[in-house]
Amino acid sequence: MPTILGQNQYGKAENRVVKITREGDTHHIKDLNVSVALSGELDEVHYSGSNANVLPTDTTKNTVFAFAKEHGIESAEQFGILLAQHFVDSCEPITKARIRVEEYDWERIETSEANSKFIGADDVRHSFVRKGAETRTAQITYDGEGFQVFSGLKGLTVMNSTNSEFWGYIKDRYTTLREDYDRILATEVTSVWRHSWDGGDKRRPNWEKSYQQTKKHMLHAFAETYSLSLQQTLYQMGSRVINSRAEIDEIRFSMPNKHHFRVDLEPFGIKNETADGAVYYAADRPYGLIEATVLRDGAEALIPVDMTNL
Ligand SMILES: O=c1[nH]c(=O)c2[nH]c(=O)[nH]c2[nH]1
Repeated sequence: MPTILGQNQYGKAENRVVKITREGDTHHIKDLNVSVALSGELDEVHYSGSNANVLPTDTTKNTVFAFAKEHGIESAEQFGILLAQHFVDSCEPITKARIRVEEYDWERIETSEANSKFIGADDVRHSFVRKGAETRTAQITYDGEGFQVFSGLKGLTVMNSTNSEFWGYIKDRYTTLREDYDRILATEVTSVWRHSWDGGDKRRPNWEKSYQQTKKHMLHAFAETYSLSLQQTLYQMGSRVINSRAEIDEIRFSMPNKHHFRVDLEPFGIKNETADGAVYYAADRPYGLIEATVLRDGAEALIPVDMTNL
């Protein structure tokens, strides 16, 4: 044989597993990206195509989701240890397993202005913002006479682990989507808002305070809206900003629906019910893309439809 096989490994990479744990109305998230790489007595599959020693990568993926439900995700390390041990101990030809984990951290959106130690009845306990600052944006134009100031943000990722439904939509011969009465709602907000100040007599806004408050109203409206669609949530976020911030006349959003599909674990005899705290598959594409402008009544729509170059 003129060639020989060198190092080899295989497995399912980037399993996006999200585990919601419910403690009454208080929810907790673990959000991981888990990659499995197995090696062992795998010469034959390369040389002759015999799959006799191959545990399918599809099975390694299912194991990740099933383990998340059965054992929970205590930590990235503990979850990785469980998986690595499982593959090597339960599958004879597999002699080595490498589990790589990326963990995405989420912070609670605190909706109560009061000391968060005293959780009020209307405090939301299922709304999260992904850690890591969003990117703040601004575009200023001046034509010698007046200014136009757009402020904005992108990369603000938020999630509600309940209080979201989607049903009652059009159904045609191509519809397969099942109506959902308790789903995860997650999106990465891109938004641009226009200040009414144009350099004239109006008071110049305090840009820092205006940004912080706008973001706060956006987050609170996201957390507090019981959502029947992402479109409805978007409109609530926009109106909250317009109604709370006198200096802003127009706001536009571009919000991808970051789908989280509840994993079917029935084939493994595991129930994955929402009410018990379920395991979800975070899909990255395709995604629904919901975009709209919210205006103060009587204001002109001046923010471009396509905000990518702002
Ligand atoms: O909030 C949603 N709005 C939609 O328009 C839509 N379409 C879809 O398939 N899922 C969803 N969710």
